[in-house]
Amino acid sequence: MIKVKGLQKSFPHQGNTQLIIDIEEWSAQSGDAIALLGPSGSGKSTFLHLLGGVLPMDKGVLEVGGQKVSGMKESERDAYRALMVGYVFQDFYLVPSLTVRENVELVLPRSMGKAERMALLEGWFERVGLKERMNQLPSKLSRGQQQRAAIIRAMINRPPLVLADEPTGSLDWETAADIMGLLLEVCEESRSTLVTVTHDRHLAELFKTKLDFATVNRCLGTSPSRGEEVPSEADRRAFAEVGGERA
Ligand SMILES: Nc1ncnc2c1ncn2[C@@H]1O[C@H](COP(=O)(O)OP(=O)(O)OP(=O)(O)O)[C@@H](O)[C@H]1O
Repeated sequence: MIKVKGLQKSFPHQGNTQLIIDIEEWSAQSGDAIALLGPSGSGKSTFLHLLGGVLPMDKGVLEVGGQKVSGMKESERDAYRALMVGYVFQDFYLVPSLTVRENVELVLPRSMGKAERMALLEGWFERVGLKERMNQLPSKLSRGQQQRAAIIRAMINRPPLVLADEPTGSLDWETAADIMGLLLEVCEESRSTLVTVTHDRHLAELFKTKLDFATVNRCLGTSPSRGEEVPSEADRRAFAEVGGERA
């Protein structure tokens, strides 16, 4: 499903270029559920953005689902992301002026008929226990409920690849375990490959595969963290296609 070879990514840093990602070889199979662990600033989010086609790589080969993402132009990467990738973020990126149902509707194909669309939406919202709340604005929902809506948005088109960056980072433990369980369940059902960045080793235990980024990225710990510089430009671009804003 995912094949990485000789992947490198650098960023400008204090007048120089700093190598952040340097991966000789790595792969994942369809349906794998991978918890990506590693120190702050080690490039985990950058790696997700490369997998998702949000950022271009400098060198190397990346193939996802038989598509060669390396070498794609920006517009091709946008099309790849819309078709192949579901994204879940710590801060949800729900559009605050739209109801949670409307937020999810943004990613459905325009060609889908109204009745089919409503049945699909109602089915998903019912499944996550939010059917009664689907016509409310994100601000009226708890953070756990907002993340459930964001998971529907990521999963409703059953993408082959799901990328989650600290999806439970802002939730209490019980809600976090619940949300992670939901994400794992829907990915397993869709046979989607799930790559989730998490700092929480207890939550990582829920995953079949725990990947210490230090074992794949050869330039770990060489860079200072970006600190409060979030959401990054790459995060914003990941949701550009759904008019993304922070809720
Ligand atoms: N857009 C950017 N411009 C310049 N440098 C960047 C940019 N994005 C990331 N970096 C650099 O890459 C390093 C890795 O950042 P990244 O966010 O990928 O790490 P991380 O492992 O996800 O960290 P954390 O766990 O704290 O979220 C940062 O320390 C920063 O120096």
